[in-house]
Amino acid sequence: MEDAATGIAIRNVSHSYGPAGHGVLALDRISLDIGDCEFHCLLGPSGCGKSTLLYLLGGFIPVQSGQIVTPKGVVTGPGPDRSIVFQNFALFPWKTVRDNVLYGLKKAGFAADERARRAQEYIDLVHLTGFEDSYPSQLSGGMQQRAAIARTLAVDPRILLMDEPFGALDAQTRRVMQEELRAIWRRSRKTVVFVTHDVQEAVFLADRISIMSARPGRIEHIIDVDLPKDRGEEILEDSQFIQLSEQIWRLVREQAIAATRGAH
Ligand SMILES: Nc1ncnc2c1ncn2[C@@H]1O[C@H](COP(=O)(O)OP(=O)(O)OP(=O)(O)O)[C@@H](O)[C@H]1O
Repeated sequence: MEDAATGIAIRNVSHSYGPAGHGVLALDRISLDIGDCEFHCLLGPSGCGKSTLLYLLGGFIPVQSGQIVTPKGVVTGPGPDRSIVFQNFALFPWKTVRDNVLYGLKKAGFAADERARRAQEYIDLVHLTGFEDSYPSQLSGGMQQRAAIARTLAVDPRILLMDEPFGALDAQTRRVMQEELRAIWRRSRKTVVFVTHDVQEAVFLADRISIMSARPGRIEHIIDVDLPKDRGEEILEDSQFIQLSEQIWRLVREQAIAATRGAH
């Protein structure tokens, strides 16, 4: 097997929780290649192992069988090349926006003068200019998530892992954040793996979408999202967007029905 990949190479990865031999099989021989700078969404029924796969990519839980390879080599644990954004923002409530971003930079080993410059650059990028000295509790949910994204992007990870990052936001804010994320991704050119339950969100954001089966999670379908690279709200009315969303919705629904029937 190779010891470096251009994007992310997931090779025959299985994962069980609980005691060996008696545990719950969460992922079953997942193989998937994600291209460099690709925006890849993972969709699938609840409990199919989307978060597990993301945590394995991040190195937050050890790979039990199979192999995950990135440009930095075989994943054996967390690394500065891979960062994660969670649904619940994960900001320090006692630190200001600036200090939250600076914390990430300090932890990643950036020099002091570089830290201040980068913190401001990424606060500006997510449109939080003017809120540098605000505490998370003084910000709306969307602003908190933008601060969390700034903290994650500032350390310039090559791979950005996102676990339903907009799941806690209201529909309107969520829509704005999707547009902003896609625009930021277009500028910053990173490989993104994004977990969501929301078919429209996946089609709006992704270059490709993996649809997973009910547990134990397998990759059932990989769909190319052949839509313009620059996407704004108008794309929601595009017939190709609507058709693709419906097609994917049907495929996800099949898996969700299989999950409720315990067919796997
Ligand atoms: N720490 C754990 N111990 C035991 N079982 C776990 C643990 N974490 C997850 N599981 C089980 O593994 C399976 C996959 O969980 P995971 O959270 O990865 O799924 P998911 O697709 O992200 O779910 P959801 O869409 O509901 O967030 C689930 O059946 C879950 O109950």
